[in-house]
Amino acid sequence: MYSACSIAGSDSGGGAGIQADLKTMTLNGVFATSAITALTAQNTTGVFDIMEASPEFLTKEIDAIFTDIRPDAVKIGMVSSSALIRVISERLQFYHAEHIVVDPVMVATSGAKLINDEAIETLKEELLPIAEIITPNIPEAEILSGMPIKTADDMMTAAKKIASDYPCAVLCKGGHHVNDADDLLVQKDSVQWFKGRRIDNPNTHGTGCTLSSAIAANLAKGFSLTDSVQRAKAYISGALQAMLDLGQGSGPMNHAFDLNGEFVYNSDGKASPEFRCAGGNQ
Ligand SMILES: Nc1ncnc2c1ncn2[C@@H]1O[C@H](COP(=O)(O)OP(=O)(O)O)[C@@H](O)[C@H]1O
Ligand SMILES: Cc1ncc(COP(=O)(O)O)c(N)n1
Repeated sequence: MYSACSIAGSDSGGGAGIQADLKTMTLNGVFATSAITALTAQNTTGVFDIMEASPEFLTKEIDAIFTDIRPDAVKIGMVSSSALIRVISERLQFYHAEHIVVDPVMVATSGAKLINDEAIETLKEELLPIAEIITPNIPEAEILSGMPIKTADDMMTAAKKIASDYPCAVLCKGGHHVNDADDLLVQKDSVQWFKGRRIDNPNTHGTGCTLSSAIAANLAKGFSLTDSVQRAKAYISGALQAMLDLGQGSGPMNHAFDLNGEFVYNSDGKASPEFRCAGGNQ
């Protein structure tokens, strides 16, 4: 069976971070492992505290995973300090990790800062050069490109700038646009919009984590980057459409929705109806 690893923070509220990643990877048909960079005391209304893993401990987590169940793809989410970013970069290069998806998590939906200012520079220096794709939302793309983004044309200019500054593809997510939720993928030789109707659901906690984990899961299964983004976009749209209403703030998505078992696979990589997820919309 294919496997993907999430290197990210834990969200005690279950909507974002490691918890979203493990659900997404599982429902996209790969085995999920995780190296936790920080514990957050968090729910749908906010982040109340953060306890970082030590660089030594994170090293041991990554070593434990790579020396036993080698991931076919890696997703990196919240990493709050430069020291932890350096550990991740060094270990992933040591193991020649493939298909690295970087979600440059900076600020939570609830407004809490999840990365130190100086670590943003380290992320640019250490993680973007080893990523196959990075998935900034609009505020993150503004920081990485150094320009404001107000229109679809701005999105295009900023994503192209990031893609020319770093050797990775860039998926600029349009969730923060007021109109449609269209995402833009810029690769070295191509530019492609992934159109998404804006779903009227205020519960968007964990959308970025979910999208990047679904991309990693599909890369792990051998899909091309473009197909992986396409499948991940379908997954996130399904999970948002299947509306959950939990908690008092911006709640989590519903991963237990049914897309006819399309993304649940057995160990041969074949669709496996007996493992179909039949959560529906409740
Ligand atoms: N209301 C919505 N309707 C449809 N898709 C959405 C909605 N909000 C976010 N998305 C999608 O969810 C994914 C994550 O986007 P975004 O919310 O911008 O990221 P982040 O969680 O990092 O802020 C993108 O594919 C985006 O288009
Ligand atoms: C541990 C962790 N990782 C990532 C996010 C970002 O997710 P969102 O932007 O949906 O709040 C989060 N809130 N918590």
